[in-house]
Amino acid sequence: MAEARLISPQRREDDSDASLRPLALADFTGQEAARANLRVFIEAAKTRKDALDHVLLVGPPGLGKTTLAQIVARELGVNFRSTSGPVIAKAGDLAAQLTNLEPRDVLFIDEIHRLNPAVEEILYPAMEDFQLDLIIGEGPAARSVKIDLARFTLVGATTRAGLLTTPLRDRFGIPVRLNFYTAEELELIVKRGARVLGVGMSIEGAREIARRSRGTPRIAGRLLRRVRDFAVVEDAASITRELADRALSLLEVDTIGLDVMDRRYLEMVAVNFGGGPVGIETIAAALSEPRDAIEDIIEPFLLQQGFLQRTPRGRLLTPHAFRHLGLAEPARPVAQFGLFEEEGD
Ligand SMILES: Nc1ncnc2c1ncn2[C@@H]1O[C@H](COP(=O)(O)OP(=O)(O)OP(=O)(O)O)[C@@H](O)[C@H]1O
Ligand SMILES: [Mg+2]
Repeated sequence: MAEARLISPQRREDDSDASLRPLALADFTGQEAARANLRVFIEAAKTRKDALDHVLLVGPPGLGKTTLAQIVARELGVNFRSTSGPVIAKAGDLAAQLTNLEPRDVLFIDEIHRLNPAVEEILYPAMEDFQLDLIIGEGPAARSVKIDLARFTLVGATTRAGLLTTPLRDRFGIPVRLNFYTAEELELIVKRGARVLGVGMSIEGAREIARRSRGTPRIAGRLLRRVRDFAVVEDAASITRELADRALSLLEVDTIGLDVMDRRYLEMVAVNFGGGPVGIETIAAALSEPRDAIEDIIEPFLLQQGFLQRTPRGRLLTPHAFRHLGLAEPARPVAQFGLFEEEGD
């Protein structure tokens, strides 16, 4: 599904994330708390001439986890090695990566919640004592060998910290949570992107694109490229609000950045389930989408925007959601709202 969504926060083939990617902490817009923290810890590690403590980056797709991991390595002045949870099939694959690291290098493991348990086992002593415990051979002849590793920094990224095992999560000294960006921050990102792409951009044009980017820099970059294509075809000197609006409406991005999938979700809960509460499994079945994708990609933004609440009895649409959909709200007891944060299923 998400592959086809123009506004999906997930990476797509034609994204060329690299060209718009900031390279230094100073060019990374937003995420003040995360940046301030990282700056201090990076400085301290450099002063001590020691490896930075392990960093766990948590947040929805497209908010800058990979970008920040690369920036950390660059600011530390060390090598950046990168892999991802599902790619590391055997303990030996990870062992090979680890033994190749030089002192203070950054090893980035994307989607770290998808590591296979046998691989995760060998990560524990590697993170804690910079040692590999390998079992060589089988049966009575099996013996364990210890291999010393360089003191390195593991940077893990995940869309959902809740899917990490506790022992793994506990081994990260620097947990960093990324939040959706404000419209002002996205506006700065769009302006910077326009400069990088060499396209004229009015303040109102940047604001319009920012407002419709679903709080997500990756989407801002993607919308910017599409709007630029319109500007090129129309031979416009600069992207005005009117041009941005016209381009984005054709792309079925609504005025607050919701896309087709978001609206399908909201309309389904509103119409088929009277606004809820309805369990996540039921929603997943009704949309024919995997539960994970709904929880990782669609819901975080709807929750953050106040369209949705999670209650012990399931997902519940707020009056705000009904207003945005232009639907009448069913009569419901007010007490359903705001009592609990999480649902049980
Ligand atoms: N703070 C920022 N300022 C400017 N551009 C940003 C910022 N954060 C992210 N971007 C841009 O957004 C795009 C996506 O960022 P990135 O690949 O780092 O996201 P991610 O969190 O790793 O996503 P995923 O979970 O899908 O791996 C990149 O093109 C990057 O340049
Ligand atoms: Mg990434």
